[in-house]
Amino acid sequence: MTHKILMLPGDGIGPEIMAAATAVLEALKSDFGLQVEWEEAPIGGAGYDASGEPLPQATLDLARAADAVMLGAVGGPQYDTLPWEKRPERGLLAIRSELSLFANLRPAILYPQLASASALKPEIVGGLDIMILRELTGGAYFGQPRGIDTRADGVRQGYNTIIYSEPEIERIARSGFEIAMKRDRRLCSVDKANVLEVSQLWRDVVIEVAKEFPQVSLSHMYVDNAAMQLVRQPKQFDVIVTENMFGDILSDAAAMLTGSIGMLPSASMDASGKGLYEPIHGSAPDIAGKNIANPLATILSVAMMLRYSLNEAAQADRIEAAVGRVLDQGLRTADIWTAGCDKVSTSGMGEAVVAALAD
Ligand SMILES: NC(=O)c1ccc[n+]([C@@H]2O[C@H](COP(=O)([O-])OP(=O)(O)OC[C@H]3O[C@@H](n4cnc5c(N)ncnc54)[C@H](O)[C@@H]3O)[C@@H](O)[C@H]2O)c1
Ligand SMILES: CC(C)[C@H](C(=O)O)[C@@H](O)C(=O)O
Ligand SMILES: [Mg+2]
Repeated sequence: MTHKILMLPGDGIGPEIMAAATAVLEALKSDFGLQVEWEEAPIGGAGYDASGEPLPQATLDLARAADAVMLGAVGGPQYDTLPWEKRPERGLLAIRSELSLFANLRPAILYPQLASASALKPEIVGGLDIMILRELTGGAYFGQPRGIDTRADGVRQGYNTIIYSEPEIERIARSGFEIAMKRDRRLCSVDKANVLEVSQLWRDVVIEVAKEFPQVSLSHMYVDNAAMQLVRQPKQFDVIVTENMFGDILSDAAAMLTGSIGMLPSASMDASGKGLYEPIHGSAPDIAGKNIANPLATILSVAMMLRYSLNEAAQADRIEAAVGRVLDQGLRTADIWTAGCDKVSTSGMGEAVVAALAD
């Protein structure tokens, strides 16, 4: 069966990193027997430019029809003054919500070759392999009411609502335990239950779900401590499960343990295993158009797509091994470059991974 993929390059560095990822898919198709076809559609600022909407209806229809979706990144300063509903980021949130992609897997793995690029000392971070599981379709990102209005006394106020229902917490908690069962069987649920009622409910529900998984050792941590522990002793974690906004913030912090935010892929999954795959970073307007962005997070997201949605584990292994080989060769984009290595461009890194597929 031929896999149908929808490619959404988006904005800023999105098209550059997606070109590198597409080159890898092309090579798997032409040289390694992967049966795959893809088409491209606009989202984010590109969607707005093309159709006046950050998530054009045609893009959503194609996403629903595809077996999996790959996304580059959305956003950019030229769109920051648009009305709220037209902003690029709304397009990304809308596709996550429309496709019910509630489980966002963000693995933070330190490649041994990048030990000197990590923000932490090798003796603390060496061998790091943690999974941050971020709830992706609830919390403050989607809660109502939200808005900016003017009080009776003329003062403007802004507000958002963090809201989680029991079933929403239950399903992400269950995913967390299931993932932990396939790993080191340690799950840390991160919340702010000392301050937020929604977090107390989160904790209560996670404790309930834990009864189904007696082999998993469950711990709880407040998010402020978790941020500190991530940079103090990150290997104490195996799987972290947390709500939408905490997961957003903790995963960017975890990225620096691996050398760069340009190294972290992600999978956003629905209940049936369908997914949208994207690097965790944004559109990086400061380096867009320069051919210097790191495409490895996007290329590793292709590997996650092959493994999780397309049942092509051997092809995923092939990509991950190729990434290891280019790092062995000393090739580095600017963000992970250290003395003694060879600096390569975005497209140069993509070509190197393609060449290394064959090894
Ligand atoms: N999933 C997404 O599409 C996504 C995620 C985060 C931010 N954004 C959007 O992106 C825009 C910029 O946001 P930001 O600056 O806060 O975050 P960002 O992740 O785009 O960039 C943060 C920093 O990391 C660097 N960086 C990011 N990706 C890189 C890569 N692949 N290689 C090398 N360096 C990289 C950037 O140059 C920048 O210095 C905003 O419009 C924001 O809303 C989108
Ligand atoms: C762009 C933004 C909506 C998005 C988020 O906050 O989820 C991004 O930061 C991410 O991590 O994918
Ligand atoms: Mg983010």
